[in-house]
Amino acid sequence: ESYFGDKSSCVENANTLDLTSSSSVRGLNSTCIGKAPLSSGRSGCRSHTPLMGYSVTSSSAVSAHTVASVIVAVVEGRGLARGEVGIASIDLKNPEMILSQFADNATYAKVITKLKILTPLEIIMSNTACDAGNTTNLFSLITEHFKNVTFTTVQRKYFNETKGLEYIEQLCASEFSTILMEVQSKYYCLAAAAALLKYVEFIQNAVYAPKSLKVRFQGSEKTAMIDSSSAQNLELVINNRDSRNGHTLLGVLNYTKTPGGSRRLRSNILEPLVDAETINTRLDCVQELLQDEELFFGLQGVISKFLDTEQLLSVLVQIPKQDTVKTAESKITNLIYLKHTLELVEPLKVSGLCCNTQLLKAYYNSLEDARFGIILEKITSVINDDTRYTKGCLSMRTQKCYAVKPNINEFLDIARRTYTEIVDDIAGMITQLAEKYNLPMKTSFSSARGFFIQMNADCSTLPNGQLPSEFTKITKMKNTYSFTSADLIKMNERCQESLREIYHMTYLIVCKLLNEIYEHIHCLYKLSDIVSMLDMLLSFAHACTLSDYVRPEFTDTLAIKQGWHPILEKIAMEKPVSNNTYLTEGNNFVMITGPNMSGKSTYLKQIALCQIMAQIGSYVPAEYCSFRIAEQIFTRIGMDDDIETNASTFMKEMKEITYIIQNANDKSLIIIDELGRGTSAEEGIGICYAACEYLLNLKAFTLFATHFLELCHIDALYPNVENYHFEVQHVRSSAGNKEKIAYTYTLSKGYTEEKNYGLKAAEVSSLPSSIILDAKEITSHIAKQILHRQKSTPEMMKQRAAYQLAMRLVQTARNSRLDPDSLRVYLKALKKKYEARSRAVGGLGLP
Ligand SMILES: Nc1ncnc2c1ncn2[C@@H]1O[C@H](COP(=O)(O)OP(=O)(O)OP(=O)(O)O)[C@@H](O)[C@H]1O
Repeated sequence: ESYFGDKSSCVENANTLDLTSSSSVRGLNSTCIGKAPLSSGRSGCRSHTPLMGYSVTSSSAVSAHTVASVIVAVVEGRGLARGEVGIASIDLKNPEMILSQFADNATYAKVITKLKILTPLEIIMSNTACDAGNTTNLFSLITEHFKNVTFTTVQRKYFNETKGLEYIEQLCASEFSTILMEVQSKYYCLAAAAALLKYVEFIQNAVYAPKSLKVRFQGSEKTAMIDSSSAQNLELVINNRDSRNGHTLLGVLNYTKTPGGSRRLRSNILEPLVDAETINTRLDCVQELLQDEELFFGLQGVISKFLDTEQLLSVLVQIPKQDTVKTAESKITNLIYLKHTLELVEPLKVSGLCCNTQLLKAYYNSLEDARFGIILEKITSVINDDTRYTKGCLSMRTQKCYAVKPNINEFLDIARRTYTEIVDDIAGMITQLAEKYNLPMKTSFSSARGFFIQMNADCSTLPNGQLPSEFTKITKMKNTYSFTSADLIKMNERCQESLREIYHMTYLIVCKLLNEIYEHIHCLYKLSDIVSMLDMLLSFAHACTLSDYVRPEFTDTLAIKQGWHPILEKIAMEKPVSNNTYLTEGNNFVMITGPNMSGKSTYLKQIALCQIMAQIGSYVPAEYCSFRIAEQIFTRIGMDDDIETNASTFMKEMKEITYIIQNANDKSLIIIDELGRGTSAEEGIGICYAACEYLLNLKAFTLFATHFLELCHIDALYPNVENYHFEVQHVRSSAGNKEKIAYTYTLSKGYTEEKNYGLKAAEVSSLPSSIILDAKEITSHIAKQILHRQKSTPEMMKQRAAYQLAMRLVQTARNSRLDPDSLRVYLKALKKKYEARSRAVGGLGLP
């Protein structure tokens, strides 16, 4: 039985579907269409519509108006990736699979919203989401929100990302195949896709034909989309050279104190906001934190005491099916964590009391929720006031042992007395042993060994250089001996025995208490949300205090005055050379040239990073900055061949640019660095030119760095192009015979005048001088040939001038807010100017 009509049956009877077992194959054929498969009369059971277009004939989940036929697979990351959710959905009546993946918070608002939009007929999740009665938060929330939707669990092994990628490769129609690039490192949506397709295959008893499926990726709503290769190019959360070092945007901004805060920061960096109002409320808050030191340190002090609230929540709502000592112990620990967390609510309120900004005020009001007090009161009626979370396993063990107040259960009190006596006996025994052998023995404890003896001593001080024979399990680290004795092992066992009794009795009391608390527990979702958000905002403020960041503004213009690369600053430990950026609707394409190593890539990445920082509510490394909200951020940055996907440099470039062209819109920020590298120069220029012309027709802000200087002339045809270049200086070496390039990393208007800078860069490298000499000769020969071929005819130049004028006039007229008379004067002046220019190239009569 694998179909569950409602949440309760789902949790209690979760029986995982094995998609391979022949006994459970219930694929529909013409005879069973219309019957609810294995229905046991519960609500929510329904029949599937097979691919071939049969209609749904019975379903209580389906309203009369909208016939639901969407199957959705949902999977969540585990461990550090908790909160990262992958969704794959497919409409049985439409061969289109939609994938999404995003990070969500404890309320899983995005997942719920997304599922609501999808209106599923059935939701598939992994059996581990409700294993042995331990339901995950996500599972509980989904079942709660979608009571009429059928739930099915399938074995976790079907949520296999490698299979998911294979499926998409096989099934996705070629015109949508750029999806592969977008999702290839989005493991959770791939895993969901694998389970979904396998499941659909199973219930439909049919497979999709190869290359027949439309596959789309959809980010979560209200956030800017950054595809996975852009996130990688920009080193947002992972450094490309060493995944463990913190030279990433996350590393620059992460001064969070809680795991929830750090997760939130990570998810925000990957999915920045697009709503200027929300961003500004965050910025107001960061500003207040920066201006009010007391508020900053007060809040930071309290926030840093919080544990992983989301984790706490998820274990609290799990009801273990079996009562073992381990489950008992962990429930008691969690209750202590809960008490610790709730006790921080009041200090959090007090430290934020003097706040002025809207967001902090709203948080303060949320903390006024009476439920926090109710839960704490209930807890303190049973749990000792001084029971608290402490570091160190022995002290935490003591806290758990004495958590419940005395006189609640007299057997518990007796067991605890016994425990105390044993612990005292152990200490006494070790003191006696120390006196007997005249050695500096101390009582120690570890969760693995229990109580044992530790001693700092040089082996020369020991009789015969050895420990007495009654000691066993001896280990030595430098001068520290750890050992035990047969008596001590026995006492440890007795200690454990009495502890088990204590935990068991405490557990029963704790369970009763938790049952009374459950109805109020949802206020903790709010608390975990507040804590993680405050932690992130404090982290932004902290980052600002370490460098001179500035508050961004949001307008129609991308204007950065003296901005710099935040990660480079962290790596170099000094401020990099800063530069300006200016893009507007009428000037939305910047072409950047400059010799190798002059700073082009760094500059391009810096702009994208600043944009992301601004859109998550952080201050930005600049003197002044204004951004136009970007709905998508695309980057194509030259990197080495992708060995993993076996793609050549050229094919990878082509896929990336296709992806940008297919998905960019007027609100995109597009960063392209060295397109067309992977083929011959002529073809490279051709491809770049065509791609530029396409992008020039969008209102997207594009920054395009290239070594093809021929492309710079595109500004003659498109008035919205502006050329910039990185300046370098030529300095003579002290010997005076060799010229060297000195990089200024300074951006200036116009295109670079530098010639053959590749050769100059090669000279600095260790390439043998004979090869460089040859290369110089060949280059000059080819250059002469090209010049000869490329010389523009007067006719071509005339045409270009005319076209240029026409474009400028149209653009001016379109953008102008001048009154008609002034406009006429302006256009006349413009015409005169261009006629003069066109005469200079041979004279051309203009209309
Ligand atoms: N603004 C800056 N301030 C200080 N150092 C910089 C700056 N920009 C770049 N650099 C340094 O110069 C190095 C080369 O920069 P970058 O890779 O951006 O050059 P490039 O012009 O893209 O080179 P290529 O054309 O060869 O790809 C960087 O690794 C960095 O160390």
